Amino acid sequence: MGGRGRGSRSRTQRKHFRDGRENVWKRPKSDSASSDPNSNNNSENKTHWQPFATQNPAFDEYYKEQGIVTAEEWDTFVEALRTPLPAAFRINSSSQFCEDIKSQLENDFMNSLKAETTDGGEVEAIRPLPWYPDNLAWHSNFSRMQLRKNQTLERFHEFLKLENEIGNITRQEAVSMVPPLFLDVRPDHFVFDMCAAPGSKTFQLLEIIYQSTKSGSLPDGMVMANDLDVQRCNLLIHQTKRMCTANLIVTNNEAQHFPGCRADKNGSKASEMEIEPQISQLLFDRVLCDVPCSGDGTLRKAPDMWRKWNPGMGNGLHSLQIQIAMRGLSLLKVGGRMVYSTCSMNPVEDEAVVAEILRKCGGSVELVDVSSELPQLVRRPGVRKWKVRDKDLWLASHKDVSKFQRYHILPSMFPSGKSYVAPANKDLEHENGENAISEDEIQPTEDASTEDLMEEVSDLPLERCMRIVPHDQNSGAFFIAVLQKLSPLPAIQEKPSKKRNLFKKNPELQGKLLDQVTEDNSGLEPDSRDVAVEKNYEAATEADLIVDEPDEADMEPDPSNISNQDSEETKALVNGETDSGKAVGKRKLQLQGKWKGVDPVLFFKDESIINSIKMFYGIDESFPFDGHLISRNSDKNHVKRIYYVSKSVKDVLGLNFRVGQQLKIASIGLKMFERQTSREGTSTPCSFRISSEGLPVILPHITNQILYASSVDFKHLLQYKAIKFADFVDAEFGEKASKLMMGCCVIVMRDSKTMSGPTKVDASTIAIGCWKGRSNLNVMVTAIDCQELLERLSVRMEAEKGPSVQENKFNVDELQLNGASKVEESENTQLVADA
Ligand SMILES: C[S@@+](CC[C@H](N)C(=O)[O-])C[C@H]1O[C@@H](n2cnc3c(N)ncnc32)[C@H](O)[C@@H]1O
Repeated sequence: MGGRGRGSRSRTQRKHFRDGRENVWKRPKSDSASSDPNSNNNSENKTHWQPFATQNPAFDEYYKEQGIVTAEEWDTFVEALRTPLPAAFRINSSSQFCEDIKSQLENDFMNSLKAETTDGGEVEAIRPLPWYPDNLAWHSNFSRMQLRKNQTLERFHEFLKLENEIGNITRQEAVSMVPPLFLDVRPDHFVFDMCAAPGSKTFQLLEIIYQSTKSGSLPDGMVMANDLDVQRCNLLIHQTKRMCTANLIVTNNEAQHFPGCRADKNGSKASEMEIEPQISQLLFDRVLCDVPCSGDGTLRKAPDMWRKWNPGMGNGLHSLQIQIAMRGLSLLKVGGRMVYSTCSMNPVEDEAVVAEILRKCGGSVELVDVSSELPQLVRRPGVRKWKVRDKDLWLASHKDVSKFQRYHILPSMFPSGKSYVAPANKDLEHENGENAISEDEIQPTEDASTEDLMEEVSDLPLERCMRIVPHDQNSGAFFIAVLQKLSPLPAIQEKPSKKRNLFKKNPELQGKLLDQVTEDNSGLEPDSRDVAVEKNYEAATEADLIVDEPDEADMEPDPSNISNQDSEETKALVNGETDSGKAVGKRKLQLQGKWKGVDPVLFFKDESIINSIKMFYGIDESFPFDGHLISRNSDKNHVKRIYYVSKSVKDVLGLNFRVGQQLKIASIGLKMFERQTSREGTSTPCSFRISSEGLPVILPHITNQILYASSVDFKHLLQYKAIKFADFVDAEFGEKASKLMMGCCVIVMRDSKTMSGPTKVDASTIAIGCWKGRSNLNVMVTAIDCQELLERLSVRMEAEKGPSVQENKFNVDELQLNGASKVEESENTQLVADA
């Protein structure tokens, strides 16, 4: 099994993936130097930008044969692939500025960018994507390069950058927005995003979960976003932080081995948990299976791929893609939907994978016909016939595969999925000579010969799959299949000889697998035969995979890969995980080592701190704290951040404790409170301030330390960051501010609705966290957030154009007259910097 271990394969995949995503329409320096054998002047080469060669004969030969586009449209197809991809972006529907941004695009940028339209036969410079609901997604007629280089586009580019950073928009390839739309997600759904980094689809899923949720309340559903790659997981955390959500868990597990998390009814409660878990098994209503792939659908964005592309890339990922998809289906509730997607056009990674999972699931999973959904999205039906290429050979059927190719060219890669194992080759399959041909393997009547190339056609309804090609709507390429689980999955065919063979060499592994199977069955409902079958299936799947990948050493994470977030807490805790109960002791012992170096996830229960927070901010009892607060540090004297989780996330976490912390949690919940570290901070009655991310959630429940400022004073605060009490335009506000308790406070902007005193906080409420010092108020919001708020407020005022605008309009002179500009260096510079 050397070289096929878990670690080596994962590392190769990661490298391949990273390589595959490198940027873009610029040739690397080393490349340009080496491409010119006559050149001995490196510096000269560095100054000359050269576009990538956008052709690859192997690519042409492969795709001409696959028939995903007709011979007549071939030239248009490749021409589109050679043209840089226009930028697209999505407005965050749960942002409080969603409508403002939409209107800015429609009324300002659509007009001001008109003169810039020439490329790709497009009429408008920017336009909403017709198939995306509510004009929330936009196509721009400019590539990323044009946006960066073109002076006249500077304002638009700055707008995109700022709003993207804040989280009001997400820059995302148009076709990549499609899979979540076909998932039919509702706000109460538990959604699993199996391969989620860098997280643009996770963000989209969260937006959908939040749709129609009232401000100040949290949706009932949640998203579990997972990725194997630690660095990419950090990107995912960074991306989704912009969403400020308490309904997200980010995990760092292998998707194909993702834990089933079934609570054992008889097991004692984990010591960490006095909280009874509300769910006993982790199953999802929706699964997004956006698997690692060769990525040739992104050629327009990553033209370096022209040079790298070869058919082996897709062949090499096929097996993993099936394993991940099967795991996704086993974690899907009966009645639930899973979307399988790739950004590859290759049928071996697309239709062949879908066909194989349909065969494995034997009627328990249906490929859904979604042709009536999103009718304005131009797509093509999936193909039912294709060929497999191995190096220089075309293979139409597994019959054509020589015995030397059988390790990497699998029956499932072909349209029929049939295996033809000639008796002479059996010993190749199983060294010990045991007969291990599974039931679906068919003995050929005669040996396959090259003249015998019979074109195979799948008998499955693969035309229900969708392929988006670049020249249909000036986009990238994508493949999408929608699957519905109709009943529990059938038991998988085991491969006893293979396992027995391995067990002979490794008896410990056999013990482990048996433990695994026993454990997987121990939580079964005694009267549920179907569920038992499903669990056998799942256990077998895991077992198969372990047999395939026994490299246990690689299960230890590399300490250098520890997430940056909370790293100081991590270091203190590497050896201090809390125990979660004897009932799961054995498994726990095995698993503990796995998550070494990852911050523990603990329910935060320090009553004295919780009470001080409640008292200081006057948080009413309607806001649930119990079981919703999390820390990543078991030493309660050193907890720096307290995170808030929704009820759904709390339930999953409760279950995870009960099953011995099988989930490797990289990030969870919303940062709600942060410990004050400055000198002044430690002298306040409450040592925790409210973080900007957490403020919108807790805002409706705060009754102390909250003041309403006029829009003029509010904007002055954003502009100057610190204002003396005496310098506020509204002297009464300054007086009230001076009477607040020292420490964190919340300033809400009064608008026409809140002019006459506090009213109910709603989605339109604008508020910021401040620090009440000895003589002034200091803003505790990052510079970029201040900039964004000022920008939004001024755009709003421009749009309103009423008499009140003049009255409220931000006026620096007025501020200077009032002396605010002379505010001395903040007493709490450190606090502001912390924020
Ligand atoms: C196509 S990308 C996902 C893109 C993502 N869904 C998005 O929209 O931003 C595939 C991801 O799978 C991850 N990956 C590769 N092998 C994996 C595995 N065995 N388990 C989980 N994730 C894996 C890669 O790190 C990569 O981030």
